[in-house]
Amino acid sequence: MEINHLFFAYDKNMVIKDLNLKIEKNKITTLLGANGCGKSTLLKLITRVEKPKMGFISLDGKNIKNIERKEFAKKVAIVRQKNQIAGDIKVEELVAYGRNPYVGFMQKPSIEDKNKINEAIEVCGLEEIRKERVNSLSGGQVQRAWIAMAIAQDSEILLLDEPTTYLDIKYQIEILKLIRNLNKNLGKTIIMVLHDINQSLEYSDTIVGMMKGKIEFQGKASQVLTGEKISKIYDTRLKIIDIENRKYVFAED
Ligand SMILES: Nc1ncnc2c1ncn2[C@@H]1O[C@H](COP(=O)(O)OP(=O)(O)OP(=O)(O)O)[C@@H](O)[C@H]1O
Repeated sequence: MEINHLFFAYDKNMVIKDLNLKIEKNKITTLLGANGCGKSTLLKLITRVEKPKMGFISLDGKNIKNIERKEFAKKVAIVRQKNQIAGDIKVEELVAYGRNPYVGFMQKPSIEDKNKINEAIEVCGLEEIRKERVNSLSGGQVQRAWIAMAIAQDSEILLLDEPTTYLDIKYQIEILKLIRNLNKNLGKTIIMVLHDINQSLEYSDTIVGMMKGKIEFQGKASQVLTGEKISKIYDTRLKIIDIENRKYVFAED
């Protein structure tokens, strides 16, 4: 995916300003940046919820605005920050929504659709609760159910906007490991927004630092993050320390 000279504004508030970015296939890319720098807006532009004022986003050389709706859904899936479902539905029913781009109007799901739904349920460890109501689950289980829906969509690219927010550390790690497995085992290209810098260092191939609607830096997680760079994008004094060959971010004293 390539993002070229992208501009976007809410009314007169210019939120994305000449943003350029290349996202590598089959890698995990994490967007970091301060509150309000435009991360969620960028995901909205990538998923066509919002339209660029200028510039364009291309996928395999094609401007995404020219890709037919169902075709686009087969290429890009998203798990949003706040997901909402209509009604009191079961986990397996929610996951089945992921097959909508593949099932024709008034058609029944095919064997392949059912297999994909079962696969997604299995990958996300939801077999035992597939008949439970989504409204009755814990935060971590709900998040896994939404990720399973996105997996059933069987897209090449999976976007996740703060997938671990509101979860305790056990579920955070569970979700991040699941995301890593989706990348390694199913070859998904992952683009996610995280607020925990230490977790982003551990679970990403590439880190993208955003600041005021632009890309400030991009590179390998292990190489690109320095105290100076990370302090700049969060406008606060941070340092990076190596402990047992792993990098950690701390506040400066
Ligand atoms: N629907 C909207 N209408 C008007 N302004 C908006 C809307 N959504 C976001 N904004 C503004 O656009 C800017 C970027 O918001 P965005 O949600 O993309 O940032 P973010 O980096 O995802 O922030 P956070 O880390 O807090 O989730 C902010 O100034 C925000 O107030």
